[in-house]
Amino acid sequence: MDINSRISALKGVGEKTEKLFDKLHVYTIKDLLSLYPRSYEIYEPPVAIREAEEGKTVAISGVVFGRVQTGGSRNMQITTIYVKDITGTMKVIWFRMPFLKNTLSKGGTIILRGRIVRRRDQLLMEHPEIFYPASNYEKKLDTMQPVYPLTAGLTNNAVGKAVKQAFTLLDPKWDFLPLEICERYGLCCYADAVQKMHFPEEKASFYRARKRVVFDEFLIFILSLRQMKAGGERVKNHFPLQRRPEIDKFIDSLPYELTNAQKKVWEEICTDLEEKYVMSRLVQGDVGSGKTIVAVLGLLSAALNGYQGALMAPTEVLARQHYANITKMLEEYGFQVQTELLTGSMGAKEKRLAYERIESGKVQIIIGTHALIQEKVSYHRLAFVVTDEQHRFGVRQREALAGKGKQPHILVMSATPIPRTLAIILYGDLDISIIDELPKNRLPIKNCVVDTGYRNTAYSFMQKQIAAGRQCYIICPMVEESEHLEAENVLDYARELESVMGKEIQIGVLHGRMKQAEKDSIMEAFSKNEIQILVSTTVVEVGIDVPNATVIMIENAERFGLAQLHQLRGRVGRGKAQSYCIFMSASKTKETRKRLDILNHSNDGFYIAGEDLKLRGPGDLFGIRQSGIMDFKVADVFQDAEVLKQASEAADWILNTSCFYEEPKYQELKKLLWRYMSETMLETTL
Ligand SMILES: Nc1ncnc2c1ncn2[C@@H]1O[C@H](COP(=O)(O)OP(=O)(O)OP(=O)(O)O)[C@@H](O)[C@H]1O
Repeated sequence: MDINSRISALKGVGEKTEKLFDKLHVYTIKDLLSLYPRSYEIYEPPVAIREAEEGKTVAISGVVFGRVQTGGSRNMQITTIYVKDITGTMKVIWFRMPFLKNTLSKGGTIILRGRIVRRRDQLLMEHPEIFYPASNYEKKLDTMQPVYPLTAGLTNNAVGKAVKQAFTLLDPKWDFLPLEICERYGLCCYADAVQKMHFPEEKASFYRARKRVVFDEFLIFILSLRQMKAGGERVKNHFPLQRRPEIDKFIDSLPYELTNAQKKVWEEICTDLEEKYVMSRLVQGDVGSGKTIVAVLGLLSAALNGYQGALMAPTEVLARQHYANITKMLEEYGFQVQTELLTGSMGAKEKRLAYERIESGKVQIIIGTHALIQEKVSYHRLAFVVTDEQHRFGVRQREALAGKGKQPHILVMSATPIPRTLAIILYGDLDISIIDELPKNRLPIKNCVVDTGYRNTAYSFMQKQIAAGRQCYIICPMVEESEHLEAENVLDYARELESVMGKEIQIGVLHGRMKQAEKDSIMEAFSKNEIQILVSTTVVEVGIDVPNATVIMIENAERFGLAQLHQLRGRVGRGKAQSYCIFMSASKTKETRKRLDILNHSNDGFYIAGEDLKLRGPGDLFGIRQSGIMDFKVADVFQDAEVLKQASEAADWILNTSCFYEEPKYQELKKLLWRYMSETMLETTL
């Protein structure tokens, strides 16, 4: 048995557990070793009850005061106690654990560790871990316990045990980075990093381990980008697309004038398309800056030159929106260009017909989701490819779509505000264009941060906006009620809202669990103003464009990341009318206030990303990735910007100062790199 053996080689991992690990994409012992914790439980000394802050997970030490109460319904028994120390009393509840009554009734000091939440304006501790006698807590004090990503049936304990077994197979001397690189960048060795990522002794050792893992992730990614660039050299432009006078006329006919930034970016694209080499370009622009029209011009250019263009959107809702808007726009202008939609939820027959039209070249502009890169699709003459919101797709999918044609031109759209220096490293294979200006007719969105007491005022405000012909979004974090989370849910919310708003106002509901056809009809009705208020989860987060919507109210705003709130807010302020964003939050914690304040005072994505980073600081690095860009497992592009720069420098150093292909010291690194590349490139051959 070694680290390449199947996970079932470990003691205690039978067929059933192996299947559960499969679900987490853990097949070998090596995979298990890189199943890093999602976060860590840090067992800090108990705090005084008076100091226990909302939203934090803390330990408190005290005695049970009064009787242990059990109540609730049969399905949902609730055990309640009050714990007292010299500073105050805290209500504590557990769900479905009536058997706790015995332990809790014994008397003496008890330590409880759990999350402090606010319910009906009262702070309480929910579902804590119990340490009785209190001396049991000492064993855990100041340790960091891993919290693994799990699947139903697999416990945190089971994963931890398996990981500990796997450690015994780890050769402490094996490393794929030569010592000189570790020394140069202050990195610990591989085996140490793996062990401390799973079971850090204290914060400092965790930081060291994490830095190494982040460095590795970036290094391999950057090396693979450089290899792709070097291996492919610059690809010849098989589809030189001429500038067509019809496109200039089309631009002149648009209901608005392109901004200077849009004109500049379009000019850069036109120049690329005529060049000797194929285009690979990233267009970066804040929410609502008008990236779509630039993509449409590119698709049109391919079609008018006798080729095909394809646009791949990250969600079905968005693909359908783009399809409807683009088709309408082209028809209204009178272009003889045929469009096609291709998404996963289409029926087999519908798909087959679409495939035929795509293959025969009857359609020139194809819009869809991942379905565009399915095996069965063959294109007639695919010359231009747009992928929307790059961070939703890895390099792999982008390449897969590109692989469908004879190296078509590629345009990647992104609303993620990455500073240019980092973008150059991360999108090393792409040239970068930036739309750094919003359309002139826009009024800045007016923001406010309010508590739930303001809700009725907000509703009246919405009614006034609707009376003036406008529409509104209300965003809730959840689809339906959950016993563990007190947060607004779309279904109950919409029901209650109906009684407040009256029959005149149509309310629609949108969430990820709905069937595609239902989602489509709701989105269509909203875009036609047949629905005035859309109560939705974050499914509307990216790209949805209904310029007539002028109000967005985000319930439980504290539950969302700043970048996500900024994207959500971007659903309004897309037309001429004044728009408003209401951040609703019952949370009174200082952190929430500070975070929401950043959004309250700025509508600028770059500024928000920067401030967010300052606020978070190193304390937030416990395995939680904030930005989710580009599918790194542990690394976070924003937080780990410095390590990213170091890895980029190291990649240059490795490739330039030595003979990477021949030197034995890079043997292991090369193996890893080829494996990574073959995995990420797998779909290219589809
Ligand atoms: N120059 C312009 N002047 C006025 N309106 C414009 C201009 N360019 C685009 N628009 C309009 O602005 C709205 C937002 O544009 P678009 O959907 O392209 O934004 P985006 O950059 O893709 O944003 P997101 O990242 O949110 O998807 C659309 O309704 C579009 O028609």
